[in-house]
Amino acid sequence: MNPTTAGDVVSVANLSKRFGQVTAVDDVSFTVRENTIYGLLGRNGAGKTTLMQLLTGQDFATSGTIDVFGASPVENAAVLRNICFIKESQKYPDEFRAKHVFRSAPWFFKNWDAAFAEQLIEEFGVPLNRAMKKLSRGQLSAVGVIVGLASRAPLTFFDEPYLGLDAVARQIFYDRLLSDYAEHPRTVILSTHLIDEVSNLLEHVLVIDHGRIIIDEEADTLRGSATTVAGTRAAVERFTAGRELLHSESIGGLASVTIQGQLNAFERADAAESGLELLPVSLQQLIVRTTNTSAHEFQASA
Ligand SMILES: Nc1ncnc2c1ncn2[C@@H]1O[C@H](COP(=O)(O)OP(=O)(O)OP(=O)(O)O)[C@@H](O)[C@H]1O
Repeated sequence: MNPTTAGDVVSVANLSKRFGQVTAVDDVSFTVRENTIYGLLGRNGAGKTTLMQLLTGQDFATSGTIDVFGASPVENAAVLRNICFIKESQKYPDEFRAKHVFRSAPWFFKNWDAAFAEQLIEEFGVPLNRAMKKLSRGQLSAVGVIVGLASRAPLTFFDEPYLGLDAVARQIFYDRLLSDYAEHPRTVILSTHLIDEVSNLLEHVLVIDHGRIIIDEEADTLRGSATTVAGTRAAVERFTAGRELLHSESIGGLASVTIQGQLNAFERADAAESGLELLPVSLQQLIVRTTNTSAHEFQASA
């Protein structure tokens, strides 16, 4: 079992979930700190939604243990009242209009801030009197995002909450999340494919690949953990020889290679003398490259 230390809100040990032949979550162990924004990232079918369903007590594990606020979340009202789970395919009662969602939210969330919700309703332009089933895809996502933000639940999950949201609305979401989080710290676990957009929000990154957690790292550490070296093929090959390569591509006599690990001042000077360009690697590039290639090796060195 993963040791639960003070300040952890979630502790997962050897957790697996199988659906027949499919192992959606494969023997994962990790902890989640309180008052931190996590990114749960991974390719389609990697296991993100399944993991969130398990952490929010909406599904049963095949094996392993889940501890949320000190207990199993399954059918545990005391735990669930501290959790808000915003998912892409939220179901509402047939007769529900948007206003009914916001009116009923305070029954479920003790920290519900009605004034904040009203501000967000205005900013996202949600038509309160329209039936939920008649809302556009983006308006439906906006309702979820507003509930997720205004609930101020100590543990909030957003599972790809932006479907249909335009760029302006997504930016409002990110901005309000960050400013409200600064005033009301809580734990947020955000699953998204738009890594570049949320990169600055994330404090900790969990990357899941084929059901396994392959990266569990502070976002700042990850950001500085790889460099792309570009220049003539011969110079790039000499400079990167013996290093762990995350990615390489070449056209004619030019090459660009992404290497794992930080460069020291001597190496940087050497690169400059060799006419090589050193480029930072974004979180998105890093994750695309590690989930494309030898992710398991990467974790070992990270
Ligand atoms: N009820 C189910 N029955 C069978 N297989 C399932 C079930 N739910 C999920 N899976 C499979 O488990 C794997 C993980 O699915 P999951 O929805 O957790 O992925 P995801 O990372 O959320 O993907 P996406 O980014 O596409 O939403 C996939 O291979 C999926 O097909």
